Amino acid sequence: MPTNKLTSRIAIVGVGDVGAAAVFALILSSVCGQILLVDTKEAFRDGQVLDLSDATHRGNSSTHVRAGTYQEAGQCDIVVITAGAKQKPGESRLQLIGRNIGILGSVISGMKPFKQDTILLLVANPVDVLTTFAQEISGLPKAQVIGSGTFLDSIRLRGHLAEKAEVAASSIDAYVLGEHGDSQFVAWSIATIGGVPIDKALPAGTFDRRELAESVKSTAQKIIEAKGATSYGIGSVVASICSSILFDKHNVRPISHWQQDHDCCLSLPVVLGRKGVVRNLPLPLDDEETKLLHESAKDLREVIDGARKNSEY
Ligand SMILES: NC(=O)C1=CN([C@@H]2O[C@H](COP(=O)(O)OP(=O)(O)OC[C@H]3O[C@@H](n4cnc5c(N)ncnc54)[C@H](O)[C@@H]3O)[C@@H](O)[C@H]2O)C=CC1
Ligand SMILES: CC(=O)C(=O)O
Repeated sequence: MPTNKLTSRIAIVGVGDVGAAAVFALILSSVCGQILLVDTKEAFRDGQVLDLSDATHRGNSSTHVRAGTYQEAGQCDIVVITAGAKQKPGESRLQLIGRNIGILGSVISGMKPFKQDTILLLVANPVDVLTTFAQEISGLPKAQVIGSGTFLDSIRLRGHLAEKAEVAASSIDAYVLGEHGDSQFVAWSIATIGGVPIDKALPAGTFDRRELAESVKSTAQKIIEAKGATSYGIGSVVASICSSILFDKHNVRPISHWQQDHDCCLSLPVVLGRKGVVRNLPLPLDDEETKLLHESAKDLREVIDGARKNSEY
């Protein structure tokens, strides 16, 4: 395992609620040597630098936080893009595309040319659509441009199942796949608890699958209605993805990546390492899940096609 935590650099572009939570999680996990904060609101960004730097002085953190420019960000090992508008209560992630496609374009243009092996990690929503456009605009190899996708939804799902089964979430393998949004679905046919198929580990009648999937899907809206933004869950997801990349861990993660068969980016599990997507995993989905995956991709392609007509991309 490469020991690169002292030398590697991560840029966070957009240091609002999500960006700051990601930086905090990265500091506590000691993933990299330096974190560069980039934001158009310079005074706000400098305040975040001071505040988050305080967290590095606790214990023996080896992470240094500082302000950075777009050009410097493009030379980092990982660039996390959280810049963009967030949902208002009742708004879908896909409805953000008109506001966030322009921001994505200006952010990527400002960072070009990228360091050759930079990994771009999209977090701003709609994350699958923006990941698809970021692959085109950046010119980087598709394996190096990924989105956080349904990793967060899968963690939410595992949390619910852990409570039902009274088993640690880390012993549960269960994925939410497709769009990080309204057309997502749970791949129940491949879910296991401690390697035991979920049908056997949590017998029928223990819980209502449809209800649980709906509860996972509506978590973000519940949080947004209550406090205006979600941040800590996605912050920990960003730290985990960055750690998999920089330490070349080859973990299997459900993240948004290019799907040739679907002509867009969406989430299926991949092996994640220093080159980004190391490889895909063939997934034995059942017929209903395969249909849901196709429908999810269709919804995403419609938004991508609409955005192409209404923007310069
Ligand atoms: N993928 C996921 O699972 C999640 C995605 N999100 C998404 O993350 C995005 C950010 O959410 P929040 O942090 O809550 O919003 P926020 O409004 O708190 O922060 C956004 C920041 O981006 C900055 N920004 C805007 N344009 C910029 C540009 N051109 N260059 C640099 N910085 C720029 C703003 O100044 C602001 O500080 C939203 O699109 C939200 O929907 C949020 C939670 C989870
Ligand atoms: C906001 C969002 O995408 C989430 O928390 O899932």
